[in-house]
Amino acid sequence: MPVATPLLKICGLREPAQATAIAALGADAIGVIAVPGSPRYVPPPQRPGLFAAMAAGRPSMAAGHPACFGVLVVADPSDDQLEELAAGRGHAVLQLHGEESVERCRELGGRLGVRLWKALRVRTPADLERAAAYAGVVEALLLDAWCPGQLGGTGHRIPIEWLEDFRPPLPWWLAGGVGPGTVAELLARLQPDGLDASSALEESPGVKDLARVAALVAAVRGSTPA
Ligand SMILES: O=C(O)c1ccccc1NCC(=O)[C@H](O)[C@H](O)COP(=O)(O)O
Repeated sequence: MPVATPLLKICGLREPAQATAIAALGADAIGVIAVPGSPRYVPPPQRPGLFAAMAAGRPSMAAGHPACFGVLVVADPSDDQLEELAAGRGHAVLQLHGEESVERCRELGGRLGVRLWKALRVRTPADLERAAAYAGVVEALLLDAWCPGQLGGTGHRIPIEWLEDFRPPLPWWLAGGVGPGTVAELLARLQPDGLDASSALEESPGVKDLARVAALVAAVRGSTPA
């Protein structure tokens, strides 16, 4: 059976011009970090502009691709933050990157009206056993490498052999050290529904090297960069 091409999310953007360019290059999604303390943090007033710039880069079905969509990344949001995370602010998906339980995800889904992804930071193979409980509660899982003292954007990879038999009952995205240099091996051995890349594409935190983004898009699509 032919293996489907995974979707591609480029995460940690801070500049509207980069959001436009990266959507135009063919990314399926962009991620904006709403976690204070991250060097890629974007404050609430700037987020809608980033998502609008993304939409300008690839309007619906341009070049035969569906529109690029926006993902807002949060970690353990408190109830008084929920207004700025709800639908209508330009993001289609809220990525929960903290310690959100299945119950908290269910509650947030009911209150926010946005699509939810749950990130699981994988420290040992046993962490993968937590995945199935989120089926029917969130739209997808995003697996990221565990790293002490940092929630994401670390460049650390989950050992590939831990994932070779991973078949969760919901779509899953692979994050952690994804870049043009690693993607061929990943896709030869794993079949994620999506790939997420950030620091391997950066000149500095939040600033992507567009040539590296283009090389990754081409590697994922199995072609050469335009
Ligand atoms: O990227 C961050 O700075 C970040 C900070 C706090 C929580 C999550 C964060 N990133 C989430 C992502 O989805 C990243 O793309 C993911 O961790 C992969 O990063 P990398 O290993 O650098 O490709």
